[in-house]
Amino acid sequence: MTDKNNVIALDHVTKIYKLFKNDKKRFLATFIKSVTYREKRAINDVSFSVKKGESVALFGRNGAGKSTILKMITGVSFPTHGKIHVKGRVGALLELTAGFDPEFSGRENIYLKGQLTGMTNKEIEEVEEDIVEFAEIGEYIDQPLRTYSSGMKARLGFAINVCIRPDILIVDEALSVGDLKFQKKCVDRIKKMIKDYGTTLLLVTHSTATAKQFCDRGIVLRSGRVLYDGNIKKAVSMYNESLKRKETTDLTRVTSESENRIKHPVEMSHKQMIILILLLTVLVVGLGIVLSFMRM
Ligand SMILES: Nc1ncnc2c1ncn2[C@@H]1O[C@H](COP(=O)(O)OP(=O)(O)OP(=O)(O)O)[C@@H](O)[C@H]1O
Repeated sequence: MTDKNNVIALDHVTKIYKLFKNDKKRFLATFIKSVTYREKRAINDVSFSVKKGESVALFGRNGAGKSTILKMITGVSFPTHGKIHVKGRVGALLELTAGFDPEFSGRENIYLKGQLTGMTNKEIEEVEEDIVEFAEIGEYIDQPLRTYSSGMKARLGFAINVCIRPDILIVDEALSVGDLKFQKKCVDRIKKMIKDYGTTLLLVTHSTATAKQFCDRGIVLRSGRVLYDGNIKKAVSMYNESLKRKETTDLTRVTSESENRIKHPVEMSHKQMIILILLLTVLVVGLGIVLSFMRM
């Protein structure tokens, strides 16, 4: 990161998804390089940086690439080309219930999520009661998560992410958690984090009013590229304009494999990884048995 005030920096980032004809092909691609696939360039040579304490809104029509960028910043996904630098602890209000264990109680899940973000047990202990109080799920906090309603799970997810005192808060349309009273509490909390702790905010929303409420800067994406980056008012009007315009570019342009083959290895899912490990184990055990027979 060249500027030391930057906490997020995207440097010529491109994300290409591989589109396989079916799951069988996707699985085979793990082992066989020649399996055919098409490509979707979801993010195309995007560069921008965000300074500590800045609040930035990310706009774009459906499929413009907003979630893909957020996923790469939170480390859930990786760029195909280019680099992403992130400095500090990230609180992500994306899939609020991701990473929860349904058999663990709410309280145990607080520790699970906290540890996943790299916090020590002592640090989690310090914010535990704040989280319990913010989530407002009463005595259910000590019950297994599988007994929670989806709203309760989302509230706990929200509470954890805002109470762990993140340096960077990433919000993707997550301000509609719970009832109106809870929503107001969430908005107030985020404002307090920005004002009192200098938290950096990256907000994805289709509500331009919400964006104006929090952000001074807006980035408008179009077909995976940055269309505008600057003042929030101008960004909002650019975004509104882009909504009126009939999209002429093909948002889901897919290039043929021969045109544009990705050089780095196929990303494996957990399931594929387990099957691969099992196959290797069977192979090693089989070889061991054959060798021991040969020695006899
Ligand atoms: N895992 C994936 N595999 C293949 N294509 C994908 C994948 N995830 C996203 N895409 C494609 O990448 C493009 C960008 O998707 P993304 O979810 O980032 O858009 P978005 O701006 O967040 O849209 P929305 O406002 O609808 O949430 C879309 O065309 C989408 O179909």
